[in-house]
Amino acid sequence: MTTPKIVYTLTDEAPALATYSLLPVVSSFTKAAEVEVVTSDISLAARVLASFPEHLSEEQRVADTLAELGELTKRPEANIIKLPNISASIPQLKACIQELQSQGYAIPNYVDEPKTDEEKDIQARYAKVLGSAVNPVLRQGNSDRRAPPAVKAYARKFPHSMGKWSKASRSHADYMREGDFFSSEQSITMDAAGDVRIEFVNQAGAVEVKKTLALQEGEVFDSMFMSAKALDAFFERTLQECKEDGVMWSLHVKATMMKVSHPIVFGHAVRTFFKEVFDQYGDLFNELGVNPNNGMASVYDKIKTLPQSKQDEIEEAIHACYEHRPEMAMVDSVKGITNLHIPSDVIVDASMPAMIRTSGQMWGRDGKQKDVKAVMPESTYARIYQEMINFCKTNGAFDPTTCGSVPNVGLMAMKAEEYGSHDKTFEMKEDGIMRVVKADGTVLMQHNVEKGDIWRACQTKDAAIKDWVKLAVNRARQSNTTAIFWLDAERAHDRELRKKVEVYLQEHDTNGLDIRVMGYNRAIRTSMERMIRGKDTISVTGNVLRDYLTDLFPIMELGTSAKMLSIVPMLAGGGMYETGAGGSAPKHVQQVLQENHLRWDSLGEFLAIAVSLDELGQKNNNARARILGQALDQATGKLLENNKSPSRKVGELDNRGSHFYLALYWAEALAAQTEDAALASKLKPVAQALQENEAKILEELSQVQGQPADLGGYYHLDQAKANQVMRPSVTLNSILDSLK
Ligand SMILES: NC(=O)C1=CN([C@@H]2O[C@H](COP(=O)(O)OP(=O)(O)OC[C@H]3O[C@@H](n4cnc5c(N)ncnc54)[C@H](OP(=O)(O)O)[C@@H]3O)[C@@H](O)[C@H]2O)C=CC1
Ligand SMILES: O=C(O)CCC(=O)C(=O)O
Ligand SMILES: [Mg+2]
Repeated sequence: MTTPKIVYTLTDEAPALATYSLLPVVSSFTKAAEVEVVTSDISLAARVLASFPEHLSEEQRVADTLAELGELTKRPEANIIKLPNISASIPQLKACIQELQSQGYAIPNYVDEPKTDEEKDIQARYAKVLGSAVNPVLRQGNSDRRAPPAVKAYARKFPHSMGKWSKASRSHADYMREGDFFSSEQSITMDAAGDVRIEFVNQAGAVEVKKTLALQEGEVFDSMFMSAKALDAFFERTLQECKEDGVMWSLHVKATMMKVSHPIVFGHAVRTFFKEVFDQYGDLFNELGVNPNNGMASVYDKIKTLPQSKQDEIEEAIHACYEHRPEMAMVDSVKGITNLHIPSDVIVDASMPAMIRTSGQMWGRDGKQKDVKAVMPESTYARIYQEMINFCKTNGAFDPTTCGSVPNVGLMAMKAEEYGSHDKTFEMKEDGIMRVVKADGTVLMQHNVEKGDIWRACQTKDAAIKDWVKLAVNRARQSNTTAIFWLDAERAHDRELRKKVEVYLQEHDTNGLDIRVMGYNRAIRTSMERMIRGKDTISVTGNVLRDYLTDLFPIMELGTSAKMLSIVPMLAGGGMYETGAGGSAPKHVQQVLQENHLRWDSLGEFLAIAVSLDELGQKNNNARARILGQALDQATGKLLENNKSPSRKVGELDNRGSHFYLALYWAEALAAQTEDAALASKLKPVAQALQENEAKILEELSQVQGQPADLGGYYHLDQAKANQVMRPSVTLNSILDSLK
């Protein structure tokens, strides 16, 4: 048998930077307890490099670590700590490729419109790296995300700021009333395993098989489409209304995770907002290869090859659009980056809670906060945000010092629901019928579609649903908390799930538990009403709501979803411990580059490592691993109590300083425990050295702040430079080295 290991992932942006500082601490402590921690680089850059071995020299080649990790998830010994990673949009992927090329990696350019077989091969390889490409591979289980009691206590003691809500606020969510996925959704449950074909029948009756799938018994299969005409009309209506009412316009989609359908939706918004520009220059843009799905950045990028006078003319036409359109929310008002610049800048799960936390406002062109229409075409989920907005208008902002918690149990395993639909999503090239047909020719579902419509199918496996119900019952029991299944009787898919939930709940002892099933609006209202009375309510939801709610509620309760404990108990018996429930915080990297201050809070990592150690200890009868995990939890508690989390401002304690305190408190807790005397005596001198050198270490850490930092790259950092930046205290480094 191989030695049990913890796999620690290396990712991108702020969490990757934080790892340069945190991992040496973790490795020193785990080494002292003979627990092995290995790393696995699944960063965007590493995944790009792994896709083109034949373009690289022997030394430059990297293994396909994501595929290896994916294999590991299918084994019971899997113990993976997964940090957030970039889910790249095409503009980000292109930037990463360019950076790697500039560093001497001869990888091919991204091909927008592949023609030759070679180009098609290149595009297919990049398509595997694009968007949310890591999480679906690794998440071989359902999701359990919650705020541990120590974190909740911290939020009560040191509440984050919450923008006040005015009853007169004009902010609201707006969504399609017809023609969207919600209105057309159809769903079936397979009574026996069998093949189905997804077919397109054109108006002449010719049948094209788009895809064949082998479905399992009990699998839920959905199909739905969004009408392109209805989408354009919807965008136009929202723009007109904003113009008339003087409310700012903003768009919130998830182009990263819904990597096929949402960039298309985003493209429609770009084309509608800048209608005159696309009407006038459409042919030229086609020639240049402008793709509105990549945002206005694509226009600015592609017109660079034109003579200056033509560029000026186009830019003037763009400006003319701004004149007659409503004000648009800005991503960066100083640099003039709008909501429609790049599809990955505004991601709905993070952007909507940020808006609600900020009095329901976003930033305008003048850098001032303003009321806003939050446009979210898919009505299925947009309505929950409208409920919360209404709730805040009536009851005021949530109060972190008194409010209860809404943890989540999410149906995520086996690429459940919409987040697994990318290979079954099609943009229609002509009018006709999309249908799902059984091998024997029976038509299971069908839709009349028009050119440009977006049609998609989703799969949800019975095994995943069964495990999700079990997890919900277990969580309700363990935490003695009311649980609500968010299943909407109006939705075809949810009606299928409701039937299964009723059956599977019978398989568990639910005696004494409060488990309810509700539609989304009632579920969120009930949860919020309980929340303001200090009561906790587990939300048991599908995959998209899992994603949305695990940013939405934590951001109200804790100020950020980075403080969540995020566990994926895998179907095969292993465990993945995600760190936080949010992303990779690109803004934080900008701050490091400008003033060498990293405000990334690694609390999610601390929580994940403790659970991972505990799990490793339990499974392998390794008492030391458990002691390490328990001591780490104590250290984290003390860190919160003493408020040693990173501050947002340069010159104050940052991520590196916070890691110093973690090391100090962890060493103290290990030195003080009595279960393992040898471990205690090993850590005693370390605790002492860290205590004695506190001032010196803090000084060494703060000295470097205030100047720009050089990391040698953005996507692919220079190891030596990043180490230099993230480990500036020689005193701390040498104390940690003494443990090895
Ligand atoms: N699990 C995963 O792999 C996930 C990956 N992503 C990916 O991350 C990238 C960025 O996504 P985005 O939607 O901007 O969301 P982020 O969560 O990265 O950023 C939103 C904001 O959250 C705050 N934040 C997040 N994490 C922390 C932390 N540890 N400490 C302090 N503050 C934190 C920051 O707010 P402030 O500036 O106010 O301090 C940040 O600007 C995308 O590529 C996205 O696809 C997104 C979600 C999950
Ligand atoms: O995979 C991604 O792109 C983001 C994942 C995410 O937002 C989440 O699971 O909360
Ligand atoms: Mg999310």
